[in-house]
Amino acid sequence: MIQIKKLSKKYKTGNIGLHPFDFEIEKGSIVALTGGNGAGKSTFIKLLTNIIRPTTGSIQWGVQRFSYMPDDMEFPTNLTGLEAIRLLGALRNVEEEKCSRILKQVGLYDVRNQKIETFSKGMKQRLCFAQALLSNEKVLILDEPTNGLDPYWIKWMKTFLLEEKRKGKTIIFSTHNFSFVDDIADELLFFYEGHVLIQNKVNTLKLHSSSIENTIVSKLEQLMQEKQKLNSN
Ligand SMILES: Nc1ncnc2c1ncn2[C@@H]1O[C@H](COP(=O)(O)OP(=O)(O)OP(=O)(O)O)[C@@H](O)[C@H]1O
Repeated sequence: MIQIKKLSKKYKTGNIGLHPFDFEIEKGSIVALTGGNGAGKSTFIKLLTNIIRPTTGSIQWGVQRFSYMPDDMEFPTNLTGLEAIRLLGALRNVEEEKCSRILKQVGLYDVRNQKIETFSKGMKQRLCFAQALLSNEKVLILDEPTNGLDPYWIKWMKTFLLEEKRKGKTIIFSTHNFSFVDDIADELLFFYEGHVLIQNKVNTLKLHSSSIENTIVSKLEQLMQEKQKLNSN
């Protein structure tokens, strides 16, 4: 279990990334982080992955290590897909055979000798997912993993992540893709201007609405109307 207590982040610029909140992530669950642009999802992921330090609060890990897929990974573009994965694999003591197996899983083995600069956005995204799979940790943290993926690879990723959950992994991901949340997440956090406004089981949310997307969109509409009212007063 990962316990989050009074966690908040105020950036040096004065921007609030996150207001204090508490949360418990159950071992073996899939947690979806949702919310509009600038809502606080990446801030939360950067706090979880220790890229930035919290202003208040703490994250207590039952386990120490995680695999991480950032949303803005820059690969050296003059390397081929295979060279990049082998290089990252070598840094993590991963055998070359496993690097090739992972490239096969993400559908990049046939283009392994192509330079990354020739890769499409979806291919780069799958390469980024591949590097996260190199270190087979019990917690998988993914920042917008479906960005740029076509429907085939989105479906593939759903199946893959459900299989990882079945093996006992805990998965935390941010997304703007609600079918992804609907189909695989157990728990949902909804961020708005740095506040966590919804923190609930996906099945419970589904009882009250036809879809998760409808729940979130009506919440956002309500918030926008309240904001407009405040601004006009
Ligand atoms: N390095 C930074 N310095 C200052 N403010 C920041 C920094 N990073 C994020 N913020 C601010 O923190 C708030 C939350 O941003 P964050 O990147 O966490 O949002 P997000 O939910 O991931 O958005 P998106 O869906 O657009 O990726 C925003 O107001 C943003 O401007």
